[in-house]
Amino acid sequence: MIPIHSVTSDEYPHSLRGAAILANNQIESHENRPDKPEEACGVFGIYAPEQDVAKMTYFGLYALQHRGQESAGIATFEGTHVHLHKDMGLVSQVFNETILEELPGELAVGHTRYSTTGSSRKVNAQPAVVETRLGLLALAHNGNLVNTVPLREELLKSNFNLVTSTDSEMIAYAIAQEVNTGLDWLEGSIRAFKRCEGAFSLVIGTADGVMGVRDPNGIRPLVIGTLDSDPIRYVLASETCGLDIIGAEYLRDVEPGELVWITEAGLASFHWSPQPERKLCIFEMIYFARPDSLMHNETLYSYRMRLGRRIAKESPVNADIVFGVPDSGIPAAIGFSQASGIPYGEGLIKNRYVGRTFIQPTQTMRELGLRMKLNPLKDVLAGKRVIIVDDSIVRGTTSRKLVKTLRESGAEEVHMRISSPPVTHPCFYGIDTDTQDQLIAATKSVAEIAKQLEVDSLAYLSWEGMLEETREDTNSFCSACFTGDYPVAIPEQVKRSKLILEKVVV
Ligand SMILES: O=P(O)(O)OC[C@H]1O[C@H](OP(=O)(O)OP(=O)(O)O)[C@H](O)[C@@H]1O
Ligand SMILES: NC(=O)CC[C@H](N)C(=O)O
Ligand code: SF4
Ligand SMILES: [Mg+2]
Repeated sequence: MIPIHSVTSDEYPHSLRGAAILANNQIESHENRPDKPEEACGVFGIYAPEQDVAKMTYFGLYALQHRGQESAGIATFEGTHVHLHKDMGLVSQVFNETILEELPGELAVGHTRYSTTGSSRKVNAQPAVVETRLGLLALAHNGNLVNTVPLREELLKSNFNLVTSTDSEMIAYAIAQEVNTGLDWLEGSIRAFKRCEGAFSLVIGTADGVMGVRDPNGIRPLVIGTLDSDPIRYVLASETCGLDIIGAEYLRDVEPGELVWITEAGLASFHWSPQPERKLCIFEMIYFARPDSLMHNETLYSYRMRLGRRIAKESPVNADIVFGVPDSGIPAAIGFSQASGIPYGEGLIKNRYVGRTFIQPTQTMRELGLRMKLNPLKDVLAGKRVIIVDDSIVRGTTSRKLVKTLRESGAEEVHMRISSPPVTHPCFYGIDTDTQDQLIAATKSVAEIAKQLEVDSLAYLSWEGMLEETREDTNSFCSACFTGDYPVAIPEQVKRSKLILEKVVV
């Protein structure tokens, strides 16, 4: 038995996420789902024996907090010994000085998680730690697999103890299954990744080194950074903001279908997928990732400003002031103002102590949450024709409440501009935008939505505009939640958990 020391007393987590398949192969119900696009998870990894790897990981996770606020965890490897601490809550609530001091090691793996099913339990926190022939591995996953049913069956054949399990844990067990046949870490892991379908950006710790992996479509991001050290040490993070916070320099992205293996010898790269095809989640660029993170060598702030400029040209309107819905609508609102010449102002003040996903699942809590989060500047709004810009409308709760608030504050006209197209389809790849029946644009036309929101005008950015403004190959993105064109096929059983299979108005 290889020693594992857990600061918490949890055994390895067990539960399925997203399009979750329970032990009896039933799709897990999604009650208690918040009405927001929930953030994907954040992953972090570091190999740096000379550094306090637990503290570095703590800071990395701190910067990635916007990607998951349900639970957080860090696993460090001290030789073959694993130290693990994970719990429910924000990174700052889960860790303190004392706990971090109890996590020594040469390398570390960290995770921040937002659950996508009803169960929100400590045992589901990551990293997932699994024992193999070669020792323990600790796995942190961002994304969702879509082939959990067959994968689970294959794993059960090897007598793995899958009572209930996250898809993330299934990847860890698949690696164990392959390694246990006599393969080494790399061969075994690659064999396991080839059995996984869907979205997976992974950071995996072993006693020998840290792996960074992306699925063949690179749906979720993962970047590599270097520390200013001799020898050069490498860091992995979901976004570049996770590198900035520890002073690491952005080197490059882990490529779709690539595995990087970071050890004492440095960084080695393996392209394990025969047919990688880049399909980065466009929603990461529009909303999920932090605006100060780099994608395609520019900040997302710049991209989002361009989206605002584009919609100002596509759907102009006269008004006295333009402002964004804090936080994510602000860069596009600035872009809108620049392109239209309409002054940019602030019409809403955000309580900075209320997080992104503070808003709760019940309607009462949602409304309270919104009131706590955003407060109107009445004297700025009174008698004005206002343009309000947001990055997206998902269920429409934010917009509905805001328009009402703006009218009550004396706004004379309210025009809404959205810097992405209507969200008509659910996501199966690790961002829980909701079931299709809850998506306002899945069942209503833009005119009907405008009427329901009680705005004087409403316009969404065109799909072409959203993609062209990336200044990248427009085929290199997943935009399935706007089109229903899923880059990785969704099995029928999983589809039924979220899609209205009858015709919907789009
Ligand atoms: O139509 P809805 O279902 O209301 O969802 C859309 C809203 O949710 C997100 O904001 P959120 O408050 O989560 O985060 P932010 O502070 O980063 O904008 C997004 O930016 C929209 O404002
Ligand atoms: N949103 C995510 O990336 C989720 C990761 C993983 N599928 C889990 O539920 O734990
Ligand atoms: S369906 Fe939408 S949210 Fe999901 S990966 Fe594709 S673009 Fe992103
Ligand atoms: Mg918002």
